[in-house]
Amino acid sequence: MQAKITVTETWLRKHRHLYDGATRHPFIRSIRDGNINISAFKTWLGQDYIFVRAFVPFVASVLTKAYKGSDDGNGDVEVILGGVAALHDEISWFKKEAFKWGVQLSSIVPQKANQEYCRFLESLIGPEVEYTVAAVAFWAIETIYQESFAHCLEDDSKTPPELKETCQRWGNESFGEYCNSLRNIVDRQLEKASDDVITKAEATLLRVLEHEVDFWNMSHGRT
Ligand SMILES: Cc1ncc(CN)c(N)n1
Repeated sequence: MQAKITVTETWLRKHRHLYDGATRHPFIRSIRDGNINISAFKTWLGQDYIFVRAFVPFVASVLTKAYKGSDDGNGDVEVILGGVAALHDEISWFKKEAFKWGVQLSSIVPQKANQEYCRFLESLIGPEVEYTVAAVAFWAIETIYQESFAHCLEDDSKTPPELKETCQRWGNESFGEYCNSLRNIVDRQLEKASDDVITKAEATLLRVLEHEVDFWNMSHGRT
């Protein structure tokens, strides 16, 4: 018997070009090929620290929506809570890494692409945004980083040794499993969602992909 094609699978096939644009961006390719410009890396580091701080209240809002809106017994709350805990570690890691690279986090000003992305996250926090829609954004945001950085760890990659730890942070297998759990949550929600919510959720996925590309462009000095 053939496995049923999930909604996320349909979307990833339909939007493959945009998805690959986000997960195989020239910034990521430059890490993988070993010719990353270190000042671009430092820009990314400082800007991403600001992004992650704004990501925390968004993820907390997804957690609240999961508590209120998902069926009992599926474990959504535990999976998302794991994400919140990982963000705590992530913030400490950014501080440590910034110190290592001589990046002054207190003086970083968010660039336009980052401001717009953070504003987009804020727009998804309110109770009028359905759990399914917010969960799709959450899944996509985490998965794009997972796939991007895992690409830099493949056997034939020439990632500089000093950037391996960064790539491991998101490219490791257990982060991959966590992203799969988020995807299962999303597909379960989408199975029972109305057409209206499915349409909104797909549009949200596209917005995330665009923001991620803009974020890499910004880091790469293309804005
Ligand atoms: C821009 C961006 N996108 C995703 C992630 C993964 N949490 C991140 N840290 N920054």
